[in-house]
Amino acid sequence: MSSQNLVTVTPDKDNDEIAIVTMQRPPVNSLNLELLQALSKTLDELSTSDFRAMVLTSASPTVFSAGLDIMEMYKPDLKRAEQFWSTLQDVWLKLFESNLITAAAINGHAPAGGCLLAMSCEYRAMVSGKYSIGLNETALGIVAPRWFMDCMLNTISQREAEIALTTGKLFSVEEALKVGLIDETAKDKEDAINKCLGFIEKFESIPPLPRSMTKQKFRANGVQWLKANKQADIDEFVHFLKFPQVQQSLEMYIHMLKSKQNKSE
Ligand SMILES: CCCCCC/C=C\CC(=O)SCCNC(=O)CCNC(=O)[C@H](O)C(C)(C)COP(=O)(O)OP(=O)(O)OC[C@H]1O[C@@H](n2cnc3c(N)ncnc32)[C@H](O)[C@@H]1OP(=O)(O)O
Repeated sequence: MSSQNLVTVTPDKDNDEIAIVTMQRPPVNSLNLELLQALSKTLDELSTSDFRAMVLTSASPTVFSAGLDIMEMYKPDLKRAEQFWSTLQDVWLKLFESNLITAAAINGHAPAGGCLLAMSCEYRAMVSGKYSIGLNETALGIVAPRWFMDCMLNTISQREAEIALTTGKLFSVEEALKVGLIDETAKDKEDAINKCLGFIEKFESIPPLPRSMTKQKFRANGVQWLKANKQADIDEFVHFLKFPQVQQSLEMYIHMLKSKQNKSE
């Protein structure tokens, strides 16, 4: 089963009830509208399939996901920006509330929206190395929406989350392990997937319905807020994009990313 070529779904080689879901939008899996639509469609397909668990990972050797595609926010077409944000909301709701057991094999950097995807899963194994993970929005001059914060609060303590978000902190793998942003480190992608499979195994003898209902009750707060405020959240996003200071910050950030590349050439 696949949803376009941006996301592939393959059964685990030893257990066909476990889906390995791979994002593949080179070079860095930045989440543009099309990748989000592919993820949304994949999550719909998985929810009605025989799969009982999924491991989310990336085809890139060094990046899980670079987060939202900044080009979707820089001088945007406002209609597309609305659709983009609404699809991101849907992906988050579908992944965060999924009936499936969800785990992320984080095989590289996972800033901002990449961190959100990983935190939406129930378990995170991250490959050791010079990678980083976190919600760095404030460092870019933008503000993470409330449901990003709720998602982080489901993962680490309120104090750690507040400091991390206000400082735009990107955690090293070791730091992420220490605060509980990730659950395990892994030596490579295969090892990260195996560690996720180990987590999934814990539910072998647990009936799926009470399991998923219990998970959803734990996660209800953030979900209920977004469901009740979906349009207001979209309007706020689009409104925010119109601020000249926001556009200026995004422009500077894009230049920084491009000049970083020129420097290393
Ligand atoms: C206005 C309201 C806001 C509401 C709240 C928004 C909520 C969430 C915001 C986000 O998710 S914003 C995105 C935040 N992401 C980042 O800060 C990560 C930026 N990228 C990086 O730090 C690095 O690319 C990397 C992920 C560490 C990988 O480094 P690497 O050296 O492997 O690759 P690069 O050379 O840097 O990049 C390759 C290529 O990709 C382009 N690119 C990188 N990230 C993005 C991105 N997020 N969106 C769009 N494009 C991205 C980068 O510019 C290079 O492009 P080219 O120069 O090759 O054209």
